[in-house]
Amino acid sequence: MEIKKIGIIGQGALGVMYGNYLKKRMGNENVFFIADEGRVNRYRSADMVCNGEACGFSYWSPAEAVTADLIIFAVKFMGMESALEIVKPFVGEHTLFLSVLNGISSEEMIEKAYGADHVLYACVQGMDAGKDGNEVTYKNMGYITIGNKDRSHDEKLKAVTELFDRTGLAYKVPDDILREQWNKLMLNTGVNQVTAVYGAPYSLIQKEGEARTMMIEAMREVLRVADTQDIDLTEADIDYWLELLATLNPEGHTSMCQDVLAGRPTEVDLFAGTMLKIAKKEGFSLPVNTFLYEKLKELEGASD
Ligand SMILES: NC(=O)C1=CN([C@@H]2O[C@H](COP(=O)(O)OP(=O)(O)OC[C@H]3O[C@@H](n4cnc5c(N)ncnc54)[C@H](OP(=O)(O)O)[C@@H]3O)[C@@H](O)[C@H]2O)C=CC1
Ligand SMILES: CC(C)(CO)C(=O)C(=O)O
Repeated sequence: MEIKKIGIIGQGALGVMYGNYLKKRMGNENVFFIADEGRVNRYRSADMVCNGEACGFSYWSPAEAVTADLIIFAVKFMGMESALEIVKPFVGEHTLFLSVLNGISSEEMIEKAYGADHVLYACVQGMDAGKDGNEVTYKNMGYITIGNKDRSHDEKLKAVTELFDRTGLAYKVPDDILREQWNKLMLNTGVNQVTAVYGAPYSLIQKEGEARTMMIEAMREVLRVADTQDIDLTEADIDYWLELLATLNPEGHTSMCQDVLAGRPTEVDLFAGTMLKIAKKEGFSLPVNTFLYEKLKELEGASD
Protein backbone atom coordinates (compact mmCIF):
# COMPACT_ATOMS: atom_id res chain seq x y z
CA MET A 1 0.00 0.00 0.00
CA GLU A 2 1.34 3.44 -0.91
CA ILE A 3 0.54 6.30 1.46
CA LYS A 4 -0.73 9.16 -0.70
CA LYS A 5 -3.04 11.17 1.55
CA ILE A 6 -1.99 12.26 5.03
CA GLY A 7 -4.24 13.95 7.60
CA ILE A 8 -2.60 15.57 10.63
CA ILE A 9 -4.58 16.50 13.73
CA GLY A 10 -2.90 19.07 15.99
CA GLN A 11 -1.54 22.24 14.37
CA GLY A 12 1.04 22.81 17.13
CA ALA A 13 4.83 22.74 17.24
CA LEU A 14 5.22 19.16 15.98
CA GLY A 15 2.17 19.10 13.69
CA VAL A 16 3.37 22.19 11.83
CA MET A 17 6.98 20.96 11.67
CA TYR A 18 5.94 17.63 10.11
CA GLY A 19 3.05 19.15 8.11
CA ASN A 20 5.21 21.75 6.42
CA TYR A 21 7.94 19.22 5.65
CA LEU A 22 5.54 16.68 4.13
CA LYS A 23 3.39 19.25 2.32
CA LYS A 24 6.43 20.61 0.50
CA ARG A 25 7.24 17.14 -0.79
CA MET A 26 3.75 15.72 -1.40
CA GLY A 27 1.61 18.76 -2.20
CA ASN A 28 -1.07 20.66 -0.41
CA GLU A 29 -3.85 18.47 -1.77
CA ASN A 30 -2.26 15.37 -0.22
CA VAL A 31 -1.17 16.67 3.20
CA PHE A 32 -3.86 18.44 5.20
CA PHE A 33 -4.85 19.34 8.74
CA ILE A 34 -7.96 17.85 10.32
CA ALA A 35 -9.85 19.85 12.95
CA ASP A 36 -13.32 20.68 14.22
CA GLU A 37 -15.25 23.36 12.32
CA GLY A 38 -14.40 26.12 14.84
CA ARG A 39 -10.65 25.51 14.59
CA VAL A 40 -10.80 25.12 10.80
CA ASN A 41 -12.45 28.55 10.48
CA ARG A 42 -9.86 30.05 12.81
CA TYR A 43 -6.94 28.37 11.02
CA ARG A 44 -8.15 29.40 7.54
CA SER A 45 -8.22 33.05 8.60
CA ALA A 46 -4.61 33.19 9.85
CA ASP A 47 -1.80 31.50 7.94
CA MET A 48 0.71 29.49 9.94
CA VAL A 49 4.40 30.35 9.60
CA CYS A 50 7.15 27.74 9.96
CA ASN A 51 10.77 28.89 10.27
CA GLY A 52 9.79 32.14 8.55
CA GLU A 53 7.87 30.51 5.65
CA ALA A 54 4.13 30.94 5.15
CA CYS A 55 2.72 27.40 5.20
CA GLY A 56 -0.54 27.80 3.23
CA PHE A 57 -1.90 24.58 4.72
CA SER A 58 -5.18 22.89 3.67
CA TYR A 59 -7.72 22.35 6.44
CA TRP A 60 -10.64 19.93 6.46
CA SER A 61 -13.43 19.69 9.02
CA PRO A 62 -15.37 16.44 9.55
CA ALA A 63 -18.14 17.74 7.25
CA GLU A 64 -15.60 18.00 4.40
CA ALA A 65 -13.82 14.71 5.11
CA VAL A 66 -11.84 12.69 2.58
CA THR A 67 -10.36 9.30 3.41
CA ALA A 68 -6.75 9.52 4.62
CA ASP A 69 -4.18 6.74 4.08
CA LEU A 70 -2.35 7.88 7.21
CA ILE A 71 -3.56 9.97 10.16
CA ILE A 72 -0.90 11.54 12.38
CA PHE A 73 -1.93 12.55 15.91
CA ALA A 74 0.04 15.63 17.09
CA VAL A 75 -2.24 17.07 19.78
CA LYS A 76 -1.28 17.28 23.45
CA PHE A 77 -2.62 14.44 25.61
CA MET A 78 -5.55 16.54 26.87
CA GLY A 79 -6.84 16.85 23.27
CA MET A 80 -6.57 13.17 22.43
CA GLU A 81 -10.14 12.03 23.30
CA SER A 82 -11.76 14.68 21.15
CA ALA A 83 -9.18 14.23 18.36
CA LEU A 84 -10.14 10.55 18.13
CA GLU A 85 -13.75 11.55 17.55
CA ILE A 86 -12.96 14.33 15.04
CA VAL A 87 -10.90 12.08 12.74
CA LYS A 88 -13.68 9.46 12.45
CA PRO A 89 -15.03 10.56 9.03
CA PHE A 90 -11.46 10.55 7.62
CA VAL A 91 -10.93 6.87 8.53
CA GLY A 92 -11.29 4.25 5.81
CA GLU A 93 -10.82 0.51 5.73
CA HIS A 94 -7.03 0.82 5.17
CA THR A 95 -6.22 3.99 7.13
CA LEU A 96 -3.06 3.73 9.27
CA PHE A 97 -2.40 5.72 12.46
CA LEU A 98 0.74 7.21 13.95
CA SER A 99 1.01 9.27 17.13
CA VAL A 100 3.91 11.60 17.93
CA LEU A 101 2.65 12.28 21.46
CA ASN A 102 4.99 11.67 24.37
CA GLY A 103 4.13 8.84 26.76
CA ILE A 104 2.79 5.34 26.21
CA SER A 105 -0.95 5.96 26.28
CA SER A 106 -1.97 7.44 22.94
CA GLU A 107 -1.45 4.29 20.85
CA GLU A 108 -3.68 2.25 23.17
CA MET A 109 -6.36 4.92 22.87
CA ILE A 110 -6.19 4.76 19.06
CA GLU A 111 -6.28 0.95 19.15
CA LYS A 112 -9.38 1.04 21.32
CA ALA A 113 -11.10 3.41 18.90
CA TYR A 114 -9.97 2.00 15.53
CA GLY A 115 -8.39 -1.43 16.08
CA ALA A 116 -4.80 -2.57 16.72
CA ASP A 117 -4.24 -3.72 13.14
CA HIS A 118 -3.96 -0.13 11.93
CA VAL A 119 -1.69 1.41 14.57
CA LEU A 120 2.10 1.92 14.43
CA TYR A 121 3.95 2.64 17.68
CA ALA A 122 6.30 5.62 17.70
CA CYS A 123 8.23 8.13 19.75
CA VAL A 124 9.98 11.22 18.50
CA GLN A 125 13.42 12.36 19.56
CA GLY A 126 15.91 15.17 19.16
CA MET A 127 13.70 18.02 17.93
CA ASP A 128 13.55 21.50 19.43
CA ALA A 129 10.28 22.78 17.96
CA GLY A 130 8.34 25.50 19.71
CA LYS A 131 5.16 27.42 18.88
CA ASP A 132 4.48 31.06 19.66
CA GLY A 133 1.14 32.34 18.34
CA ASN A 134 1.02 31.47 14.62
CA GLU A 135 4.74 30.81 14.36
CA VAL A 136 6.59 27.55 14.74
CA THR A 137 10.37 27.51 14.82
CA TYR A 138 12.87 24.70 15.05
CA LYS A 139 16.55 24.14 14.38
CA ASN A 140 16.54 20.35 14.60
CA MET A 141 13.79 18.07 13.27
CA GLY A 142 15.15 15.06 15.14
CA TYR A 143 13.85 11.68 14.05
CA ILE A 144 10.89 9.34 14.48
CA THR A 145 11.43 5.96 16.09
CA ILE A 146 8.78 3.59 14.79
CA GLY A 147 7.78 -0.06 15.01
CA ASN A 148 5.16 -2.62 15.85
CA LYS A 149 4.55 -3.48 19.47
CA ASP A 150 5.02 -7.19 18.69
CA ARG A 151 8.33 -6.29 16.94
CA SER A 152 7.06 -7.61 13.60
CA HIS A 153 7.99 -6.06 10.26
CA ASP A 154 4.67 -6.12 8.46
CA GLU A 155 2.95 -4.34 5.56
CA LYS A 156 1.88 -1.34 7.62
CA LEU A 157 5.41 -0.72 8.88
CA LYS A 158 6.66 -1.11 5.30
CA ALA A 159 4.10 1.42 4.05
CA VAL A 160 5.14 4.06 6.61
CA THR A 161 8.91 3.54 6.25
CA GLU A 162 8.44 3.70 2.44
CA LEU A 163 6.75 7.10 2.97
CA PHE A 164 9.67 8.26 5.15
CA ASP A 165 12.22 7.03 2.56
CA ARG A 166 10.29 8.73 -0.25
CA THR A 167 10.15 12.07 1.58
CA GLY A 168 13.52 11.85 3.34
CA LEU A 169 12.04 12.08 6.84
CA ALA A 170 14.58 10.76 9.37
CA TYR A 171 13.51 7.62 11.23
CA LYS A 172 14.78 4.54 13.04
CA VAL A 173 13.18 1.14 13.42
CA PRO A 174 14.47 -0.20 16.75
CA ASP A 175 14.37 -3.81 17.79
CA ASP A 176 11.87 -3.02 20.57
CA ILE A 177 9.73 0.10 20.15
CA LEU A 178 7.99 -0.39 23.52
CA ARG A 179 11.33 -0.16 25.32
CA GLU A 180 12.16 3.00 23.36
CA GLN A 181 8.86 4.57 24.37
CA TRP A 182 9.33 3.67 28.04
CA ASN A 183 12.87 5.03 27.99
CA LYS A 184 11.66 8.38 26.61
CA LEU A 185 8.79 8.32 29.13
CA MET A 186 11.35 7.87 31.91
CA LEU A 187 13.19 11.00 30.76
CA ASN A 188 9.96 13.04 30.53
CA THR A 189 8.74 11.81 33.92
CA GLY A 190 11.95 13.10 35.46
CA VAL A 191 12.96 16.26 33.64
CA ASN A 192 9.59 17.59 32.40
CA GLN A 193 7.82 17.25 35.72
CA VAL A 194 10.60 18.57 37.96
CA THR A 195 11.40 21.58 35.77
CA ALA A 196 7.66 22.30 35.49
CA VAL A 197 7.16 22.20 39.28
CA TYR A 198 10.09 24.58 39.79
CA GLY A 199 9.18 26.67 36.71
CA ALA A 200 12.85 26.56 35.80
CA PRO A 201 15.07 25.97 32.73
CA TYR A 202 17.46 23.05 32.21
CA SER A 203 20.21 24.80 34.22
CA LEU A 204 18.30 23.83 37.41
CA ILE A 205 18.77 20.11 36.89
CA GLN A 206 22.23 20.36 35.31
CA LYS A 207 23.78 21.14 38.71
CA GLU A 208 23.76 19.04 41.87
CA GLY A 209 20.95 19.88 44.26
CA GLU A 210 17.45 19.02 45.46
CA ALA A 211 15.81 19.32 42.02
CA ARG A 212 18.35 17.11 40.24
CA THR A 213 18.06 14.49 42.99
CA MET A 214 14.27 14.59 42.70
CA MET A 215 14.49 14.15 38.92
CA ILE A 216 16.74 11.10 39.28
CA GLU A 217 14.48 9.59 41.96
CA ALA A 218 11.41 10.14 39.74
CA MET A 219 13.22 8.28 36.93
CA ARG A 220 14.18 5.46 39.33
CA GLU A 221 10.50 5.04 40.15
CA VAL A 222 9.85 4.57 36.42
CA LEU A 223 12.49 1.79 36.39
CA ARG A 224 10.51 0.03 39.08
CA VAL A 225 7.21 0.40 37.24
CA ALA A 226 8.75 -0.64 33.91
CA ASP A 227 10.00 -3.84 35.53
CA THR A 228 6.40 -4.87 36.32
CA GLN A 229 5.60 -4.52 32.60
CA ASP A 230 8.63 -6.60 31.51
CA ILE A 231 10.36 -3.53 30.13
CA ASP A 232 14.07 -3.81 30.74
CA LEU A 233 15.27 -0.30 31.68
CA THR A 234 18.36 0.12 33.85
CA GLU A 235 20.44 2.71 35.73
CA ALA A 236 22.59 2.89 32.57
CA ASP A 237 19.57 4.39 30.75
CA ILE A 238 19.30 7.07 33.44
CA ASP A 239 23.04 7.78 33.09
CA TYR A 240 22.54 8.17 29.33
CA TRP A 241 19.80 10.78 29.89
CA LEU A 242 21.92 12.66 32.46
CA GLU A 243 24.70 12.92 29.89
CA LEU A 244 22.24 14.13 27.26
CA LEU A 245 20.65 16.68 29.62
CA ALA A 246 24.09 18.12 30.32
CA THR A 247 24.36 19.07 26.62
CA LEU A 248 21.08 21.04 26.43
CA ASN A 249 20.85 24.83 26.40
CA PRO A 250 20.82 25.80 30.12
CA GLU A 251 18.24 28.51 29.33
CA GLY A 252 15.89 26.12 27.45
CA HIS A 253 12.61 24.83 28.93
CA THR A 254 10.90 21.44 28.67
CA SER A 255 7.51 21.45 26.92
CA MET A 256 5.77 20.85 30.27
CA CYS A 257 7.58 23.76 31.91
CA GLN A 258 6.48 25.94 28.98
CA ASP A 259 2.88 24.81 29.56
CA VAL A 260 3.07 25.71 33.28
CA LEU A 261 4.68 29.10 32.62
CA ALA A 262 1.95 29.86 30.05
CA GLY A 263 -0.83 28.78 32.46
CA ARG A 264 -1.90 25.88 30.19
CA PRO A 265 -2.94 22.41 31.38
CA THR A 266 -0.07 19.92 31.44
CA GLU A 267 0.50 16.33 30.31
CA VAL A 268 0.97 15.16 33.93
CA ASP A 269 -1.57 12.38 33.39
CA LEU A 270 0.69 11.00 30.67
CA PHE A 271 3.72 10.89 33.00
CA ALA A 272 3.14 10.58 36.80
CA GLY A 273 -0.53 9.75 36.10
CA THR A 274 0.42 6.66 34.09
CA MET A 275 3.08 5.57 36.61
CA LEU A 276 0.75 5.94 39.61
CA LYS A 277 -2.03 3.98 37.91
CA ILE A 278 0.26 1.01 37.20
CA ALA A 279 1.94 1.16 40.63
CA LYS A 280 -1.46 1.14 42.35
CA LYS A 281 -2.47 -1.97 40.41
CA GLU A 282 0.84 -3.61 41.30
CA GLY A 283 0.43 -2.67 44.99
CA PHE A 284 3.29 -0.27 45.66
CA SER A 285 3.66 3.47 46.11
CA LEU A 286 5.73 6.08 44.27
CA PRO A 287 6.41 8.94 46.71
CA VAL A 288 8.28 11.22 44.28
CA ASN A 289 5.76 10.88 41.46
CA THR A 290 2.88 11.28 43.94
CA PHE A 291 4.45 14.56 45.09
CA LEU A 292 5.01 15.74 41.50
CA TYR A 293 1.49 14.73 40.44
CA GLU A 294 -0.10 16.65 43.30
CA LYS A 295 2.09 19.73 42.77
CA LEU A 296 1.37 19.83 39.03
CA LYS A 297 -2.38 19.43 39.58
CA GLU A 298 -2.16 22.29 42.13
CA LEU A 299 -0.34 24.46 39.57
CA GLU A 300 -2.99 23.63 36.92
CA GLY A 301 -5.74 24.51 39.42
CA ALA A 302 -4.08 27.82 40.26
CA SER A 303 -4.17 28.87 36.59
CA ASP A 304 -7.85 27.91 35.99
N1 LIG B 1 7.32 20.28 21.05
C1 LIG B 1 8.28 19.36 21.07
O1 LIG B 1 9.46 19.62 20.75
C2 LIG B 1 7.96 17.95 21.45
C3 LIG B 1 6.66 17.54 21.71
N2 LIG B 1 6.40 16.22 22.01
C4 LIG B 1 5.04 15.76 22.27
O2 LIG B 1 4.26 15.93 21.09
C5 LIG B 1 2.89 16.20 21.43
C6 LIG B 1 2.46 17.50 20.76
O3 LIG B 1 3.25 18.54 21.31
P1 LIG B 1 3.35 20.01 20.71
O4 LIG B 1 3.34 19.96 19.23
O5 LIG B 1 4.49 20.66 21.40
O6 LIG B 1 1.97 20.62 21.24
P2 LIG B 1 1.32 22.06 21.01
O7 LIG B 1 0.71 22.46 22.30
O8 LIG B 1 2.30 22.98 20.34
O9 LIG B 1 0.19 21.76 19.93
C7 LIG B 1 -0.93 20.96 20.14
C8 LIG B 1 -1.98 21.43 19.14
O10 LIG B 1 -3.09 20.54 19.20
C9 LIG B 1 -4.24 21.28 18.88
N3 LIG B 1 -5.41 20.58 19.39
C10 LIG B 1 -5.70 20.27 20.66
N4 LIG B 1 -6.85 19.58 20.72
C11 LIG B 1 -7.28 19.44 19.44
C12 LIG B 1 -8.40 18.82 18.84
N5 LIG B 1 -9.31 18.19 19.57
N6 LIG B 1 -8.54 18.88 17.50
C13 LIG B 1 -7.62 19.51 16.74
N7 LIG B 1 -6.53 20.12 17.25
C14 LIG B 1 -6.37 20.08 18.60
C15 LIG B 1 -4.05 22.63 19.52
O11 LIG B 1 -4.75 23.53 18.73
P3 LIG B 1 -5.24 24.98 19.21
O12 LIG B 1 -3.97 25.77 19.42
O13 LIG B 1 -6.05 25.45 18.07
O14 LIG B 1 -6.02 24.74 20.47
C16 LIG B 1 -2.52 22.83 19.43
O15 LIG B 1 -2.17 23.68 18.36
C17 LIG B 1 2.86 16.24 22.97
O16 LIG B 1 2.49 14.98 23.46
C18 LIG B 1 4.32 16.55 23.35
O17 LIG B 1 4.65 16.05 24.64
C19 LIG B 1 7.40 15.28 22.00
C20 LIG B 1 8.70 15.63 21.75
C21 LIG B 1 9.10 16.99 21.50
C1 LIG C 1 13.05 15.45 25.60
C2 LIG C 1 12.37 16.72 26.05
C3 LIG C 1 12.61 16.95 27.50
C4 LIG C 1 13.03 17.80 25.21
O1 LIG C 1 12.88 19.03 25.69
C5 LIG C 1 10.89 16.62 25.75
O2 LIG C 1 10.44 15.61 25.24
C6 LIG C 1 9.95 17.69 26.11
O3 LIG C 1 10.33 18.83 26.37
O4 LIG C 1 8.74 17.35 26.13
